[in-house]
Amino acid sequence: MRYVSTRGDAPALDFEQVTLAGLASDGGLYVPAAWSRFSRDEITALQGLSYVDTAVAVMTPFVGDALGRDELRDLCARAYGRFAHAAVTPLVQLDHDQWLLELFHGPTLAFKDVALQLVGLLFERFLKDRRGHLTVIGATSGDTGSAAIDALAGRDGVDVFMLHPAGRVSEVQRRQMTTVLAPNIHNIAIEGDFDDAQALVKAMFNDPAFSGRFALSAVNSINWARLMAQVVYYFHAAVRLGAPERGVAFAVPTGNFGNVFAGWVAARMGLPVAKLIVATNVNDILHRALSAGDYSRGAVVQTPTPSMDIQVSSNFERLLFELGGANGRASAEQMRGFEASHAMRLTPRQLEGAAELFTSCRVDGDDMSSAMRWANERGGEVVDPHTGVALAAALTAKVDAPVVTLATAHPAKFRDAVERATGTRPTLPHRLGDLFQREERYATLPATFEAVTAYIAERATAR
Ligand SMILES: Cc1ncc(COP(=O)(O)O)c(C=O)c1O
Ligand SMILES: N[C@@H](CCOP(=O)(O)O)C(=O)O
Repeated sequence: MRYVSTRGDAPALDFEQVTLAGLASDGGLYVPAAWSRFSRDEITALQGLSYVDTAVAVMTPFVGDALGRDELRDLCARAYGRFAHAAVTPLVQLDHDQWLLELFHGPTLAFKDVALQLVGLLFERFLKDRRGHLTVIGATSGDTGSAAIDALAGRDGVDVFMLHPAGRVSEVQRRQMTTVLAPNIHNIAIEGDFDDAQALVKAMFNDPAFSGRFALSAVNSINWARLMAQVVYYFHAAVRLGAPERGVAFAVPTGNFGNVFAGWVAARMGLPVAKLIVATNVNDILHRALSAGDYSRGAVVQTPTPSMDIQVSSNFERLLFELGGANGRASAEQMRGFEASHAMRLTPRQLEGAAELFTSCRVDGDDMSSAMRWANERGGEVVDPHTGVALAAALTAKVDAPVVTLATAHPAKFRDAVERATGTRPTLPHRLGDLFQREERYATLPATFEAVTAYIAERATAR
């Protein structure tokens, strides 16, 4: 399998290279040069498989010959063996046609573990052959950071520099990152918002002087391997609900567009996805883009769903590329225009193409809280606010299929917001019980390229 950049000017890479590279050298994102398609029989054959076996079947076409099937299976078994639920991603029925897909049973209590536990093992495996060293730089609004840190803490040959927006993540999220004191983990609170952090990460990749000194890699969903691992749970959930005989819709709490783009990939591979419901909070750039073609950046507003307080959704570029034609030029020009002016319009072809699968919904705090209470009244289900945003969208969507809401975080990660909305204060799982007693370590820096690169350069291992 070869991977090409959405901007068309970077070399095509294989799976190992694309996993280690993260972002393309022309500023674009890597996507498969061609999509594998599963036949109905192949989808039927997934029924009854364990999560690990489903993962192997779904990911094999993307991994190609970078790993043998047994080796891939072994890595998946190790990654998903760390989950606290035997089903890895259990489905819970809320109502006749409403389901929750619980993606938060991994070590750091958010859906990011599903991909990052595997990505950590892939880094280790690919670095072993090369005897190389990686400098991972990431931006987080709270969950990617803790998942990446858990997956990479103490691993040989990898340093992690994780940027989070100071004061804009929940206390549990911050402590999950900053109490990991392994020498290869470096937490940086930047004085800005998540978009500033993400822009700094991309600027570091795009700066030849900096990226030439260090072997940079990414753990955000700009890294293809992250998305690939997230495609698996769409298949696993849909076949449990009757695919391929019946279609299934998914409601996805959306920020960086990675999770829902993984759903698009599943559909592109042949899974009968009835609809992908993109649920945003009031930071609604994606809702405006999908409903009116207006992809223009506003100021980031702080909400009870901090992980979705994002106005620049990295993976939207992948969708524009796929909808805009095979030569990549449409999306490359659009993205460069957006980077310069912070605004762009979707072409009519992109808007119509997106509408075939996507619908979108902007959910405010009141609707989120009502949806959280609704779930609570259904068998006492306590959902986190991000899940509440998606559930609110699911409850109003007009689709003729079961709707699966992706439950992206454990409610205890956002216990103040959950308590405000539902009156119930969730408790942290036992293994995190002493989180508030642990020592924290992090640096606080201005959100400038100079300050952040100087800090990293002093601590990172040069090529
Ligand atoms: C709990 C939670 N829900 C939803 C999202 C949004 O997902 P995505 O950025 O893949 O759109 C995030 C952040 O990525 C998150 O941490
Ligand atoms: N909500 C995310 C933001 C980064 O998203 P990613 O999926 O691109 O890593 C977070 O929790 O950090």
